[in-house]
Amino acid sequence: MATPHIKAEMGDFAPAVLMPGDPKRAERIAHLLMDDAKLVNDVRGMLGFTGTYQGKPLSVMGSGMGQPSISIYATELFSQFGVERIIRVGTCGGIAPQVKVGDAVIGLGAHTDSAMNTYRIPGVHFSATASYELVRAAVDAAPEGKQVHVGTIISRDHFYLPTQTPIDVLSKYGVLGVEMEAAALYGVAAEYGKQALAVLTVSDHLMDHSADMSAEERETNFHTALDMAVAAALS
Ligand SMILES: O=P(O)(O)O[C@H]1O[C@H](CO)[C@@H](O)[C@H]1O
Ligand SMILES: O=c1cc[nH]c(=O)[nH]1
Repeated sequence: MATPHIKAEMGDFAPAVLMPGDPKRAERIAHLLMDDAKLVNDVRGMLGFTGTYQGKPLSVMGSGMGQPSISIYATELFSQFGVERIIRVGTCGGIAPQVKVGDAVIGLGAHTDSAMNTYRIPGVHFSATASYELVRAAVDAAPEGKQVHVGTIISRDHFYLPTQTPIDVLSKYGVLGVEMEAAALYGVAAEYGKQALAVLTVSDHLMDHSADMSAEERETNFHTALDMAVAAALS
C-alpha cells in the first residue's frame, strides 16, 4: 500500500535497494545496471526503479539529502515494502590524509552530530554500525588497483557548518570522511532488524580542495563504489 512518500505496492521493490542521495543518480544507476528498470516511485521527484541485474531483482531509489530524508525513505521501505537491505551509494568529503579524491570509502561505523539516534534507547549512546555481512561482501568485491578505505565516517547535519568543525580532531581519531546520511540509515536498519551499508566516493577533501570534483563529476564518478555496493546488495 502506498505510504506518504512512496506511491508503490508491496512487491514493487526488490529486497535489496541501492540508495544514492541524488534521484538523478538513481536514474542513471538504474539504466546503467538494468535493461528492464521500471519506475516504481516518483513522489516528490524521488525516483525509484526496480529491475534485474544478472538475473537478480534489484531496486535503486534516491534518498534526498540529510538524515531526516533518508530516515523517512528507509523506514517506509523496510516497514511497508519488504525491503531487507539498503546500500547507500553516495559521495563524501575526505578527512583522513590517506583518503584522496576519487577513492572509495566503506562506512563501517558512522559518528554523528545529529540527534536522530540520540533518543532511540534512553540513556544509551547508540552505535551506528554497518551490517557485517554487507561490509564483508563489499570488501571482497573491491576492484583490483582501486583505493578502497574501510573505517569510520561522520554523518553531519550541516553541509555549510556555521561553526568550526574540529576536522583535525576527527582526522586524529581516524575518521575517513564526512557525509550526511549513514548514521541515520544504520539506526533505522537496527530498529527494523534489517541490513544497511554506505559505500562512498570521495568527491572533495576538507584539508585540500585542489582536486575537488565538479557537480557533474560527483554525479558520474562512482563506479568503484557502485561495483562494491552491487556486490553487497546481491550477496
Ligand atoms: O552525494 P550524496 O549521496 O547526496 O551525499 C552527499 O552529498 C550531499 C551534500 O552535497 C549529501 O547528501 C551528502 O551526504
Ligand atoms: O557531506 C558532504 C558530502 C561530500 N562532501 C562534503 O564535503 N560533505
